Amino acid sequence: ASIPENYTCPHHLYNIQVFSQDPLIIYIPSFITETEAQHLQEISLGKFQSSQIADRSGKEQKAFTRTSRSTSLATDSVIRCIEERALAFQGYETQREQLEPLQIVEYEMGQNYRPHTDWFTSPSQTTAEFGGNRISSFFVYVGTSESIIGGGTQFPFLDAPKDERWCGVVNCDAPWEEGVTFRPIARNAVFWRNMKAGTDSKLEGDRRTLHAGLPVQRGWKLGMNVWTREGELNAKYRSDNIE
Ligand SMILES: O=C(O)CCC(=O)C(=O)O
Ligand SMILES: [Fe+2]
Repeated sequence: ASIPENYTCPHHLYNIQVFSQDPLIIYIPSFITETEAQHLQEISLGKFQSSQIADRSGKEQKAFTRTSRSTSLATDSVIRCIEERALAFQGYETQREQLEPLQIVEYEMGQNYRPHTDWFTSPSQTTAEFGGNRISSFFVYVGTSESIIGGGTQFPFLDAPKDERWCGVVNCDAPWEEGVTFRPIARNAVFWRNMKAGTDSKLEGDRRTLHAGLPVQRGWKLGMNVWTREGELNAKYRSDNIE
């Protein structure tokens, strides 16, 4: 058959893109709207505490490896909408009980989060109460100062993309040994799977998902973590039970 007259190749409406197949990493432009970003900023204002991380015993400690400040969000209709979006993205099998409360992270000048994985190695952090380990992460750039320098999210074990069309969202000036650094672009998000099938197809943490929040060298950055557990979290750890 001949080509239809006046045919032009349409651009599909979806705008997400696979960045890496294995580990699975998907880039999501405009994951949240301007209105949502504003709301997130407003409700987290004045609530920040020095970010805690869990030590080997599972005890929360003020971390020197994480100088940013963070807060977990109670649910409201906007938060609920973002939670539903994050669930729907992962296919409809993921239940809302698997979601941790959304966590807003604030970086001021000089602050950073050293290389880490979002999945835990300590069994005390992955008990049934917590729904096991974190199967996936979204890191959402909620907002930045206008002329931010630094503050990218670096994945040192990933290969730099070969196609330069990624250079809009990835820092292509970084040396290749440094892996991949996503730029902090407001409202965009990076999604990745933290766990892969290991021996006898049991899920295990994927070391290649190691990443860091690079120091903000100028300006500020507000980010958001959306973490999904393997199973349901005990009600007391969910967003409907936060003050
Ligand atoms: O700030 C970033 O770019 C990444 C933050 C992060 O990885 C986290 O909070 O777990
Ligand atoms: Fe992280």
